[in-house]
Amino acid sequence: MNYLNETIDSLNDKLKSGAVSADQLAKDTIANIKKTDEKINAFITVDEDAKPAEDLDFNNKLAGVPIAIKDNIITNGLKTTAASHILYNFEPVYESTVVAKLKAAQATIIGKTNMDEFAMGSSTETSYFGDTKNPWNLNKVPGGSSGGSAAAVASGEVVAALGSDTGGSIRQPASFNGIFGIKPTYGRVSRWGLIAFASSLDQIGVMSKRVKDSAEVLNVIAGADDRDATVSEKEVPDYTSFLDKDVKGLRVAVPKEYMSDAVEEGVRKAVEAQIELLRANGAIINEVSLPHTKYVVPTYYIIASSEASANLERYDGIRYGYRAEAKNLDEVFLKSRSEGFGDEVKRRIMLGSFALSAGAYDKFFLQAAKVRTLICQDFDKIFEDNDVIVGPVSTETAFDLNSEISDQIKMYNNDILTISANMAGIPAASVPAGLSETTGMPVGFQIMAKRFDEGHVFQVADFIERSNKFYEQTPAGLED
Ligand SMILES: NC(=O)C[C@H](N)C(=O)O
Repeated sequence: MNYLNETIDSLNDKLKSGAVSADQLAKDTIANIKKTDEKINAFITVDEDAKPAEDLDFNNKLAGVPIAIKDNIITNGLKTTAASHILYNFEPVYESTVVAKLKAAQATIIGKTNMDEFAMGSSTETSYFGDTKNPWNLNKVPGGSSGGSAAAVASGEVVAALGSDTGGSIRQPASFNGIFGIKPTYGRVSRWGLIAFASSLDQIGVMSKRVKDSAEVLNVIAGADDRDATVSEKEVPDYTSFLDKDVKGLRVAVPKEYMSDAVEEGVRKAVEAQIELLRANGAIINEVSLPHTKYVVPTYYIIASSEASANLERYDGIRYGYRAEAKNLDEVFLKSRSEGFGDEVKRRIMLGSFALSAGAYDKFFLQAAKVRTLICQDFDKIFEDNDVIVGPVSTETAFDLNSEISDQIKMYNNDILTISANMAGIPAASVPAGLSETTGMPVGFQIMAKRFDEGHVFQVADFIERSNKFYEQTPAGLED
């Protein structure tokens, strides 16, 4: 079964009418993943025994629908590695809240997708389990860190997948693969069972080819959870109620810093075309400024690495995961961590430990925390007179495999347009804007809104999807 021309609604119809059984759907999905993954390596683990829930109730839109999960989200009894050697054999004995909610809605969990190790990266090239390839061009990266989820959706292996986004990890791969991806408001979706990278920034979200599919999955996974005190008790609206609307009178802010010369021409043109589309349909376009944009990359990498250095202390070779051969206890810690973590993870642990150390704390961590407040204030100010902020997701389209991974500064700078939404905790999405005239690869259009205003994000994304119909295009890299 390939999902390129399916939606959750079309699958629900087929299952309801008996045109296909949920058992058969799971089997066909696994067979297709195995075939497609020979080319793209989107999955770390496929659950060969995946079975639909019993007594399916097709009033649940997700009943019997196979869904893929990023491999940093805990799945009870199904290997969860965060794409790291240090967790290469880790089989959790509990369930993450999002997966428990998907199972309660009777979705079939089909497997775990590839990613950058512990979500640290923007190309899925830091995975211990090999690179994922971009279905639009197999010589290009799928982006990251949720590159496996994005490639799985873009190639039609699944209709929807969960990802996580700390500094752009859902939106950037969604943009590189020509699909939709949404990072909800910080506190909208429980992080219980998400393997922590930077706890004040991490958020679980959804990736799918079509906007409505993500709205339907978010309906299921959002909402309060006793196990995560950072999740809001706010009622979860029906996100599909924001679809099929026009954009007349909508106040749309375009930050001038997001349309600078640093943005590749093909990306800028595709993004400008969507802005013109909104204008032509009655939206009010306002040029605005996010003056602290030039500080977001260093601020993010100090905060995220500091939190990571503390969160990753738990991997000690004793309790779970990889344990190196050693002569004494000190050596167990030292060798397990040295051999278990990859270079990028070690780099961030060292950077973060330094930023938190006695002599450096005030100058780095504290300073970064203060700048973060200024970044948040930039957004609050714009949202006083605007409903959404739009612009590109990334300064470029998917780049060649092995072309940027050894240049950390370049890799980090690539995140400049996505990181701020995490620092401000606001919802943000990427919706396809077409193919770049210069590279022929997909371009993503970013939409951000106030905290807990996913509604406006869905409204604009759905409007753009209906207008440019990018979903009619199929990824060229998979043709034989
Ligand atoms: N995790 C993310 O959201 C991706 C970001 N590029 C990082 O490496 O931190």
